[in-house]
Order: sequence, then structure tokens, then C-alpha cells
Amino acid sequence: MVKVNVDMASSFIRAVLPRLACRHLKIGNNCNGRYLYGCNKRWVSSGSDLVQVEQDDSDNEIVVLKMNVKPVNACTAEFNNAMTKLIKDLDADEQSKGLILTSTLPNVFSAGLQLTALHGKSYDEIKEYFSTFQTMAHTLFTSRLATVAAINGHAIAGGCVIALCCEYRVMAEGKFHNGLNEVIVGIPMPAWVSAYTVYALGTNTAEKVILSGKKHTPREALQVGLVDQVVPPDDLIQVSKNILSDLIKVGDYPRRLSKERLRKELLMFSL
Ligand SMILES: CCCCC/C=C\CCCC/C=C/C(=O)SCCNC(=O)CCNC(=O)[C@H](O)C(C)(C)COP(=O)(O)OP(=O)(O)OC[C@H]1O[C@@H](n2cnc3c(N)ncnc32)[C@H](O)[C@@H]1OP(=O)(O)O
Repeated sequence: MVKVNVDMASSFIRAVLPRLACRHLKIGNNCNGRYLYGCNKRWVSSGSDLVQVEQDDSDNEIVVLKMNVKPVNACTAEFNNAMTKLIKDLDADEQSKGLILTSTLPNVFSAGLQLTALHGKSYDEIKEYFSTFQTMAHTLFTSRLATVAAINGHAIAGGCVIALCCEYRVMAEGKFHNGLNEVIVGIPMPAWVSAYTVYALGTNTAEKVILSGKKHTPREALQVGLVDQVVPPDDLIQVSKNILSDLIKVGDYPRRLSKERLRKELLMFSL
């Protein structure tokens, strides 16, 4: 178990983080309001309208979730909760076998945490906000579904984390960045995010990626293992579907149990 100095983390959240976050974005408190909803599956009801849900096939086996939080898919608490609920609903639906996660926005997969949510908030509010993101990431990471991230634009910090929670990551070619820039923003990397990164990249590369805070081009992201494949933008969804189809060909029960056994150890990490 990793030991964490909780007092130190608490003081950091209280005193430093809200100022750092807003300096990073050069903003005041301009939290956005509500967004559109799109959902055509009878059993999905997130209670919020920030993720579009599309069935991909007549068998309902593959679902495409499109993050839809304009302008940059910053992970608001409402979005995190909606995603958590959707993934849990899909996990509970025996027909569903695979999930593609992408974005409705042309150039951004996700900009990560909603930095504006940290501005002027109390310690308890910030802690509560962080926990909505962590719960969403854990739910995706441990989903019984086969998961593919179709990264159609920038995937920064928490956006990169969301992609790392998926089993396979395909990124579109383009002038996009993918990386874990938390140390640049001023957020000490939580142990659970480090653990997920080590799981995907291996310890040595994960350390370099995390401690540099570097934002990678798609080709560089491929080299370090942040993504598994880089494809032309027009091929992104079809390639993701092909990968998912292969993944779900494997027997459901052995696949599900093996994924659970591989990933559950990582849930002991918190801050
Ligand atoms: C000590 C204990 C800690 C415990 C922590 C527990 C959990 C932590 C979870 C894991 C750690 C995750 C951390 C994060 O995710 S920190 C977030 C870091 N994100 C970024 O640095 C991304 C910043 N944004 C950008 O780089 C760019 O916006 C872009 C995504 C590349 C898109 O560029 P572009 O298309 O040029 O758009 P703009 O830059 O013009 O942005 C448009 C508007 O969106 C606002 N914006 C951008 N990013 C965010 C954000 N993350 N949150 C809120 N708002 C954001 C931007 O200010 C613009 O707004 P405006 O139009 O009103 O000016």
C-alpha cells in the first residue's frame, strides 16, 4: 500500500490548488451551465444530458458514448456522475458487450478536470468534486465491458486518464496533444492515477510521462504507449469498432473474470 500524508494533501487542496488552477487557465470563475442530451437506449438514464449514447449494432452489443460538454469536455461533477451512472447501467445490461468512448467535439477528446470548479470552493466541495472524477474513472477502469477510447482530439490530464481507463486507445492524427500535465498545472499526481498509468505504460515510462508533464503529439503518444494506434481521423470510429469486435469475440465470462482479476488490485490506491 502507498502511504499518503493526508494532512499535506488536505492543506494543498485548501490553500494552493484553487489559485494554481485558475492561474493555469488565466480565468475567473466562469463555470458553464447545462448542455444537450442525446440518448436512445431505453435502459440508460443518467439524469443529466452531457453524454450522447448511440447503439452501434442491431444486437445492442456495442455502445458508443460521446462526451458532450462544450467547449472542451471539461469533467464537471455533473458529467462525472452521468458517466458513472451510464457505465453502471451498461454493466448491468447483459446484452451490452463493448463500449467506445469518444467526443462530439471536433478537436477535443477531453481537457480533464474542470479547473474552474476549483475556484472559490471550500475544501469539502473540492474533495467532493475530486471524488466524482475518481469514481467515474474507477467505474470505467473496472467495467465488465470491453472498452476502446477513440481519441479524436486533445486528451489532457484527466482526459488522458479517462482514455487510460480503457483497454485499447486509438488516436486520430492531427495537431492534438495527449499527456498527463498535472505536475505542470500544480497537482501532485494522485497515487491511483499513477497506478493506472503504470498499469498501461510500465513503471519506467509512466514515471517519465508523469514527471515531465509533457503533452505528446499522436506519434509521440504512440511511442510511449499512451495510445495503441494512430489512424487518420476519418478512420477512427471504424478502426475502434473493428478492435472492439475482436475484443468481444472472446468468451464473455473468462474475459470478464480475467479483466476483473487483472484490474482489481489497483483499486486499493486512493490519493
Ligand atoms: C492533492 C490532491 C489532489 C487529488 C486529485 C484527485 C483527483 C485528480 C484527478 C486526476 C488528475 C487530473 C487533473 C486534471 O485534469 S487538471 C486539468 C488540466 N487540463 C488542462 O491543462 C487543459 C487545459 N486546456 C487546454 O489545454 C486547451 O483548452 C485544450 C484542451 C487544448 C483546447 O484548446 P482550444 O481548443 O484552443 O480551446 P481553449 O484553450 O481556447 O479553451 C476553450 C475554453 O475552455 C476553457 N477550458 C479549457 N480547459 C479547461 C478546463 N480543464 N477546465 C475548465 N475550462 C477549461 C478555456 O478557459 C476556454 O474558456 P473561455 O472560452 O471562457 O476563455
